[in-house]
Amino acid sequence: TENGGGGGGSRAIAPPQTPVVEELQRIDVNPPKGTRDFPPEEMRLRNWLFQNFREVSRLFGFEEVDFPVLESEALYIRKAGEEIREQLYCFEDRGNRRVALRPELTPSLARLVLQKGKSLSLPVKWYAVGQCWRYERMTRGRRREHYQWNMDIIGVPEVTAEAELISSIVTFFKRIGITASDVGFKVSSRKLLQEVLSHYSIHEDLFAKVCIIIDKIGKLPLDDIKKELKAVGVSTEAVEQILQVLSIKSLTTLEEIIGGAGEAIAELKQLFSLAEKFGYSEWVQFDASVVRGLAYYTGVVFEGFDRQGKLRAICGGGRYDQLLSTFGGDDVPACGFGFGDAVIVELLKDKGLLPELNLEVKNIVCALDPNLQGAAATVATILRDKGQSVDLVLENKPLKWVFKRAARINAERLILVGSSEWQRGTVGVKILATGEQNEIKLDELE
Ligand SMILES: CC(=O)Nc1cnc2ccccc2c1
Repeated sequence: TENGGGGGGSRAIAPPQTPVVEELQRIDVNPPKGTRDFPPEEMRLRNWLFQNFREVSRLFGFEEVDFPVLESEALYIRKAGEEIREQLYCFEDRGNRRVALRPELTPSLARLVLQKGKSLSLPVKWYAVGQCWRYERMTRGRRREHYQWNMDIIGVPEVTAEAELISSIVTFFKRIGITASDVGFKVSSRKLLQEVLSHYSIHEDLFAKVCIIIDKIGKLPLDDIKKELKAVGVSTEAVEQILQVLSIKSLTTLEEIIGGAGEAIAELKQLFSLAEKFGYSEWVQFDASVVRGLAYYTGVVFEGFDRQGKLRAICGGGRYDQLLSTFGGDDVPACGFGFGDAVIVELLKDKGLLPELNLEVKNIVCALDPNLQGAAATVATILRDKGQSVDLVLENKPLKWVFKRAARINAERLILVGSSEWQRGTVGVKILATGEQNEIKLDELE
C-alpha cells in the first residue's frame, strides 16, 4: 500500500480474504428532491442570466460580495409568522449548533456590514448572486432551491436609494428584451399601513405580523385574512379601514383618505418624481396592496409583476431600516431587492425571448496518425496561447468521427496534423462552413 504496510516480525501472513463483492446498487442519478442539476445547456442559460445580473450591477457601481450558504439559524428567527421561517432548511450540526441553509441573502449581507462596522464608508452598494434554500413538503412539488440576485444600498435614508434600485432592475429587463408592456412594478410603502395602525393605536410590535398576514391577500380567502388579523388583535373597524386603504391604486385618492401630512405620501411622491427623471415612469405604479412577505421591511416596498398576471412576482424589495439594529448594530438605513432565477425564465419563455446559446469552439485539432498525437498537442497549445479555444482530439479517431464531432461542437475550423505537412512545418486548415482547405505554416497560424 502507498503508506507502506507494517512488514517484518514472525506474524503469519493472513490467508487472502475472498473479496466481498458488495451488491453494487446503482445510485439514484437524480438530484435531491426540489433541486436541479445544470447540464451544459441549462448552465449556458444560467450563465447568460447571471452575466446580465453582474453587468447591470457593474453599471450601477455595485461591488460583488458573497457569504456561506450555511448560516446560523439565529439570522432568520423572526416571530412574524413568515412563510420563509416555516420553511427554513435548518438543522443541528455535529457541534450542536443550530444552523440553516440560507433562505435569502439580506441577513447575510447585514451580518457582513456589521462585521465590517466602522471600517465601511457609507453608502455601501453591494450585490450578490447566491443559491437560497427552503424546506417545504414536496406535496407542493415546488423547488427547494433557487438562485437570487440581490442589490443593496446601506446608509442612504432617502428614497433616491429605492429609485436607484428600481432603475437597476429596469436596466436589467431592457438588456434582455423585456419592456414596460411586459412587466411593471407595484410600489407602495409600509409607512402607509403604519399610519393606519397607529391611527387605531395598534401597537408597533403587531406591525410586522399584520404585514405578513396582509401579504397573503390574493393567496388566501379574504375571510381567512380578516380572521388572522383579528386573531392578532386588530379590531373589526381597523380591519375594514386597512382593507379599504389597501385597495387604493392612486396617490391622489390616498391623499384624500389619509391626508398628505404623513411621511409615506411624501416619500412616494418623491419616488414617482425620481422615476420620471430616471426615465422609467411607464414601468411603475402606486399600488397600496403591495406589502411583501418579509417581516423586516419598514418603508417603501416594490415588486416586479408580469402584466398578463400569469406568473408570481418576478422580483421584490424595499427598505429595511431596522434590520441592522435588530442584529445589535447601530441604526443604519438600508434597502435592497431580491430577483429569483425561476420566474424570469418562465417569462422569457412566454415572450419567446430565451437566447440561443450554443457551445462555440473555434478549432478542432486532430492528428492524422497516432504518432502525430504529440504534434497535435503542440498545435493545440500554440492556438490556446493565442487565446483561441481548441477541442483537441485525444485518441486515434477516423476522420468521419472527427467531422461529426466538429459539427456537434460548432467548430469553425478543423486543423489537420499530417505527417508530410508536419515534415515541412505546416498543418491543414479546413474552414468548416465553406469547406475551403489550405496548408498553413505553423508560425503563420492565426
Ligand atoms: C419559483 C421558485 O422556484 N421559487 C423558489 C424556489 N426556491 C426557493 C428557496 C428559498 C426561498 C425561496 C425560493 C423560491
